Amino acid sequence: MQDISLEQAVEVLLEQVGPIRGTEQVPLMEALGRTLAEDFSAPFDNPPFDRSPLDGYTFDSRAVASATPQAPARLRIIGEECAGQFFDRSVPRGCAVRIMTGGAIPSGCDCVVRQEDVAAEGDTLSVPLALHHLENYCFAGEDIRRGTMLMRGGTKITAAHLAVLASMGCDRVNVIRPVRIALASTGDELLQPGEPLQPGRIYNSNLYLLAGRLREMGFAPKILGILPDDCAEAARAVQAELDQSDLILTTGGVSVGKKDIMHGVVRQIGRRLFWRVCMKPGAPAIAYTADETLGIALSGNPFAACATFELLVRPVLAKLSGRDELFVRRVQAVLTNGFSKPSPGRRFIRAYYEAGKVRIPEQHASGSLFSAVGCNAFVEIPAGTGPLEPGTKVGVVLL
Ligand SMILES: Nc1nc2c(c(=O)[nH]1)N[C@H]1C(S)=C(S)[C@@H](COP(=O)(O)OP(=O)(O)OC[C@H]3O[C@@H](n4cnc5c(N)ncnc54)[C@H](O)[C@@H]3O)O[C@H]1N2
Ligand code: MOO
Repeated sequence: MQDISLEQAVEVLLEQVGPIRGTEQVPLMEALGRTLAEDFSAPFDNPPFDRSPLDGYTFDSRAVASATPQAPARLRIIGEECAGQFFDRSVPRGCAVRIMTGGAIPSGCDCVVRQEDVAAEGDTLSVPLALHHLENYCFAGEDIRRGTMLMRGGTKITAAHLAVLASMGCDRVNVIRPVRIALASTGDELLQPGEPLQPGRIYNSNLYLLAGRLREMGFAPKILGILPDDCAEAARAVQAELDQSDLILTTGGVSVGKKDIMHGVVRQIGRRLFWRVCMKPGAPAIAYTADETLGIALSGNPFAACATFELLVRPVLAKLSGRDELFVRRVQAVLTNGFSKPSPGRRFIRAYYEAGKVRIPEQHASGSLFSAVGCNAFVEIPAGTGPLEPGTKVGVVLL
C-alpha cells in the first residue's frame, strides 16, 4: 500500500462518519454548549400578561385626561399589587391600584404613572398630569409572541438561549447526544503519573495531551488508560468499546517495531483504511473500521500524536459533531526566525503565531513535548523545500 497524502487521508476518514443524529434529554442547566436537537417555538406569550414597567399607580387614563398641576385629578386607591401577585378585580374608572414594577396590570387600567410624579394621602391619589392610553405599559408577548420560532434544531445553546428556554418554562431540553470517543495509550514502557519512575519506563503523557485537547474542544472522552503491548489483550480492550463509541483513538504501536501491536489489533478486529500518511511527524498513523466504528491509531511520539490529532482527528470530530469551526484554519505568515533543516517530505512544525508572524521554537523533534507548551499553530513546509530564511512567507495551520 502506497503512502497517501494528508488530504486523501482526511477524505477517507470523513467518508466513514456522518453527523451524530441520536438525541438525549438533559436538564436545562446542563444544556449549555450542547446542540439543540429540534426546532423550538414559543408555547406562550412572554411576558405572559400586560405588566407595569414602573413602581407607581395604574388606572384608566380617561380619569386624568384634563389633570394639570393646578387642578390635579383625584382618584381613589382601592388596592395594591406587587410583582407576583394578581389583582383579580376590575378597577372602576376614577379608582387606582398601587402597582410595583413587573406587576400584572389589572383589567380596567390602561396606564401607569410613576410614584414620584403623584401624591398619595390615605386612599386618595392626586395626579397632577394627564397620561395617555397605554402610557408606561408593557404588553403580553412584547418579548416573545406565542408560536414564534425561537431556535432551530442544530443551534448551539449559549447562555442567552438557556435564559430564553427558561423563560418558556422549559426544564429539560432535547439535544444531540455527545460524540463518544474512547481514548487509550499503548506501550509497556508507560507508567501512570503517580507511579514510581522505573528504569526504562516513561510516564504516559499522550493520554493527557489528547484528553486535554478533546476537553478543550468540549468533548468528554472515555479514558481507557494504558493498553499493554499485547495484541490479543489490546484487541479485546478496543473491541469492548466498539458498540459504545463513535471513534476509538489510540497512540503508539503503529510503526514497524516488534511491539508495534496496532497492526495486529486491526487485523484481528477490523479492516484497515490506510497506514502511513505523507507527512512528518506522525507518518505511521493507521486508520481502520471495526463493527462500523472508526479507529485512528496515532504514533506514540508525543508531537507526532499532537500533529496527527490536529490534522487527522479534528476534521472527524468536526463532522461527527457538526461543528464546522473545528476544521483547521490556515493562514499565511512571515517566519521570523527561519528553519535550518531541509524538508524532503511535507513537514509540520509546532510554532507560535501572532498577527501575521510566526516563530518556530528551537526544540521541535517529534519525541519532545516541552516546547509545545504555548504553541498555537503549525508551520507547514511543503515536500522538497530547502532551509528557510527568516522573513520567508509560510503556510500556517492555526490550532
Ligand atoms: N525502523 C523504523 N523505525 C521507526 C520508524 C520507521 O519508519 N522505521 N518510524 C518512526 C516514526 S516516524 C515514529 S513517529 C515512531 C512511531 O512509533 P509508534 O507509533 O509505533 O510509537 P511507539 O514506538 O509506541 O512510541 C514512539 C515513542 O513515543 C513514546 N511514547 C509512546 N507512547 C507514549 C505516551 N503515551 N506518552 C509519552 N510517550 C510515549 C515511546 O516511548 C517512544 O519513545 O516510530 C519511529 N520508528
Ligand atoms: O512521526 Mo515520527 O514522529 O515522524 O518521527
